[in-house]
Amino acid sequence: MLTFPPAFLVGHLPARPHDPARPHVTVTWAQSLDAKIAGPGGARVILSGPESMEMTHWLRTMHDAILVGINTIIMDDPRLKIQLVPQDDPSLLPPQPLILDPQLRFPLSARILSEWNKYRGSRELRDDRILRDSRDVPDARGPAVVRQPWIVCGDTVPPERREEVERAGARVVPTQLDGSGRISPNALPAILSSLGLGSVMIEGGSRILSSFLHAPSRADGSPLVDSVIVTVAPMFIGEGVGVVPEGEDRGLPPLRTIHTETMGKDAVMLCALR
Ligand SMILES: NC(=O)C1=CN([C@@H]2O[C@H](COP(=O)(O)OP(=O)(O)OC[C@H]3O[C@@H](n4cnc5c(N)ncnc54)[C@H](OP(=O)(O)O)[C@@H]3O)[C@@H](O)[C@H]2O)C=CC1
Ligand SMILES: Nc1nc(O)c(N)c(N[C@@H]2O[C@H](COP(=O)(O)O)[C@@H](O)[C@H]2O)n1
Repeated sequence: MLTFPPAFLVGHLPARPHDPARPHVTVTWAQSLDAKIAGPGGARVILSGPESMEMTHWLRTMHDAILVGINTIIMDDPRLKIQLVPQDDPSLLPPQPLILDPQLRFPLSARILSEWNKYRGSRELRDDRILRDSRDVPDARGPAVVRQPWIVCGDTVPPERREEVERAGARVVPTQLDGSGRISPNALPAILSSLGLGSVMIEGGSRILSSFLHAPSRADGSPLVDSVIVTVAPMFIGEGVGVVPEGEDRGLPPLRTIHTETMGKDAVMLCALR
């Protein structure tokens, strides 16, 4: 177990607090040697060993928000928590989960929502008894042990469906969709700024990685994606889900390697867009 954030992350990612006026965008994933991120039919595969998985949890604490596409919620049912970093350090906060879900297909049975509701319920109990976890102090995003899932959807989603999801405990953030019915990657910085979030770690899946990696530069000419962090596991998956969907591997941006770290069996590469 690492007892400090990996030095290469501390040295190469901007120190917090990040500036919500220009949110830092990190794109990250774990892949096999044959560039797959999941198995046949999208089945989840444990690619990262214990050391690089712990690094991923450190990375989560180093960002204000963590973002996944709706298919990842449906297929993986992730928790997106930080249970692998020391739990007694009040400065290590979990990121705000953000889900890109144009049609608001979010399943109300999602683990990320039931964990939030369970935590919210227990917190109300603890408030009554004036007993708190050392990290259970609200910041602008809410209490800091488990955070409410925030779902970014199209502003065309019927109000009844939005209300249903909010009644179930999530926060719904309606926004304008692009011509393909998606949330435009280039709209994300403004969405983050409006939510007071200064940085985001984008974890996948394949369609989300592809659209952010292919995205045009920001209005100021700088790349939309500031950092790319890839865990490469020494295994082959064969049939499965690629880092980007089939046919979308043209026009990916050139990358500049900043650092490669060996973590247990895995190689972790930190890159920037040239
Ligand atoms: N190894 C790893 O590091 C990781 C692996 N995964 C794997 O990835 C797989 C899921 O990937 P995938 O099926 O591609 O789904 P995604 O998780 O990438 O979700 C894609 C969906 O997100 C919505 N969306 C909103 N905005 C955009 C946008 N700008 N670009 C693209 N999509 C957008 C769309 O929903 P709609 O269709 O409703 O419009 C789209 O279909 C799973 O098998 C999971 O295991 C996931 C994360 C990390
Ligand atoms: N870093 C990393 N290594 C792997 O081997 C993985 N399969 C993933 N997947 C991502 O992590 C999410 C699961 O997170 P929780 O453990 O539930 O917190 C999964 O949905 C993918 O986004 N990542």
